[in-house]
Amino acid sequence: MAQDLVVETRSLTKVYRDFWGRRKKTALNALDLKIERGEIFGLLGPNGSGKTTTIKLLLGLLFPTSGDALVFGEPALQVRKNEKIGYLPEESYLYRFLNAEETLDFYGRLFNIPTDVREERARKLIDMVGLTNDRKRILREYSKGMRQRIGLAQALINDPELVILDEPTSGLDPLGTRWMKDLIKDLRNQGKTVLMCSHRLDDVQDVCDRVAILYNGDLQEQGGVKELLQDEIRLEVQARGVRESDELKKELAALMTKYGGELEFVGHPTTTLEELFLRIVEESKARPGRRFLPREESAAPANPPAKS
Ligand SMILES: Nc1ncnc2c1ncn2[C@@H]1O[C@H](COP(=O)(O)OP(=O)(O)OP(=O)(O)O)[C@@H](O)[C@H]1O
Repeated sequence: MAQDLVVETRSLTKVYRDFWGRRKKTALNALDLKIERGEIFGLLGPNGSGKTTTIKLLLGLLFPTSGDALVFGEPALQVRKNEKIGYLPEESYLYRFLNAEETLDFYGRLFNIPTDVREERARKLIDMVGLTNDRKRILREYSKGMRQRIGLAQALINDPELVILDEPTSGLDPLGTRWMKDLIKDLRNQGKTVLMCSHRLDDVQDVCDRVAILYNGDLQEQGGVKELLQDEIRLEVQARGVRESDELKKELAALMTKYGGELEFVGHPTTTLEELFLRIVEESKARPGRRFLPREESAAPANPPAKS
């Protein structure tokens, strides 16, 4: 296994058997996966396509039917390697009667982290996930978004090299989602490797360097997000300070024809709903009492007339 590969699977196959040991379901079929150190890798696929099975095999929680799963170059069944892994499962499994500090202390003890390091790390993580003011509240009182935040802190208590996140943005509002995505990118900047599963494809597109798409246990596609999404047929040109006009369109059309192409579209690019939402929230914070007034829509025309 090459030095920079954190995860490698070779023909990894899992067949679930029924109570009598009869073959029941091929959840994963000869999966070949390579995840490099320092990348954010997205594992995608519809319900039942084999994502959780893959994660469980990597964590050594399941025996493969055939094939190999290596993590840090060691067989996934070696429990010792899990000390370098942080895991945020999709469903919350945290003790509901512990508060945030007690939760991190509990998991820190499981990793045998010395008391002073444990306390310092817990304090920093609680601060990082924005729960400092709620650190003494028991988790039963936490909202879904808050549970997701403390779950992430728990996944990072052992300062892992590989972080596995199952649906990390589930239950988070757009602000929380942006925060989580920035944090995932931050983990990569710290040199950590992230493997995430998500059904929220826009989130995956925003943060992942590479993705693999599973369908019914078979790997359908694997590659860099930019490369996979790039439209090779079309060329995009963006300009600022120019007004849209028939004359401009005519000249652009002639130019494209000259170079053997065809002009398809001249217009204004749109931003994302996430960007709009975050901007409105920021503006609302800065201007308490701000309200939408119907006339605001027409007060700021998309194409303000040029000054003469
Ligand atoms: N313990 C089990 N026994 C039998 N079949 C199982 C078992 N666990 C999972 N399966 C089956 O294996 C297939 C893959 O399941 P898996 O949980 O890996 O999918 P997934 O991609 O994680 O789905 P989701 O997006 O719903 O979480 C499914 O058909 C599922 O029903």
